[in-house]
Amino acid sequence: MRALKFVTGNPNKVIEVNAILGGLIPVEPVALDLPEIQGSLEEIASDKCRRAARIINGPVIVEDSALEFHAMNRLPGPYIKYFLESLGNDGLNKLLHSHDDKSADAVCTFAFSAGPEAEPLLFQGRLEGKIVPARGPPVFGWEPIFEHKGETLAEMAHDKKNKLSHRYQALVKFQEWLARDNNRLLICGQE
Ligand SMILES: O=c1[nH]c(=O)c2ncn([C@@H]3O[C@H](COP(=O)(O)OP(=O)(O)OP(=O)(O)O)[C@@H](O)[C@H]3O)c2[nH]1
Ligand SMILES: [Mg+2]
Repeated sequence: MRALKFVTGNPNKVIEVNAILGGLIPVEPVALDLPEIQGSLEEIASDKCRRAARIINGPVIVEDSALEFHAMNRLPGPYIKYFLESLGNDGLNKLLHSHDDKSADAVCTFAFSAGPEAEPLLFQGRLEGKIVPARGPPVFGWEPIFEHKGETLAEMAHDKKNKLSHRYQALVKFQEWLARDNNRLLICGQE
């Protein structure tokens, strides 16, 4: 079976995508940190996917993750990477000090393109939570400060995160699409 290329500069995403898809389709990471435009979650993921499809010249997936603070009109949103790099998890907490509403959504937008001429298809997942002082090992991004039902994602067992996360919910939709109309066969060929 042909592997589906996943263009990302983030090795943690590759680990989770493989764990969630569980071998349903083989995924081959391509380690490239693509430029990202400013815009909506959908515009950013679509543009990143078009760039990836031109480079790969064939079927490809990319993913863009956002962290939306409700009290801040959903910012930092898709710009969370730069906020995290500049402010750290402590600084992200401080952004909400003067707000009572600490609620936040983690959003994952996968984009699939069949090739350079094809328009990307989007699959989005969303996890509700709230921003709290950091708890748990700081392995992946903002996980220590994103609490979902009493546990931060950093405290949560990987198996559990991978069955409820924003990334999981997006990939459920992608798997549903793969199962329709022989799409998986078209992308990956015969077993
Ligand atoms: O704690 C986390 N749990 C997650 O589940 C998660 N998913 C993404 N992120 C972080 O959020 C930013 C997204 O930016 P992003 O989507 O542009 O990713 P990226 O630039 O690292 O890779 P890519 O764009 O090459 O795929 C980056 O700082 C990622 O590290 C996460 N942090
Ligand atoms: Mg990125």
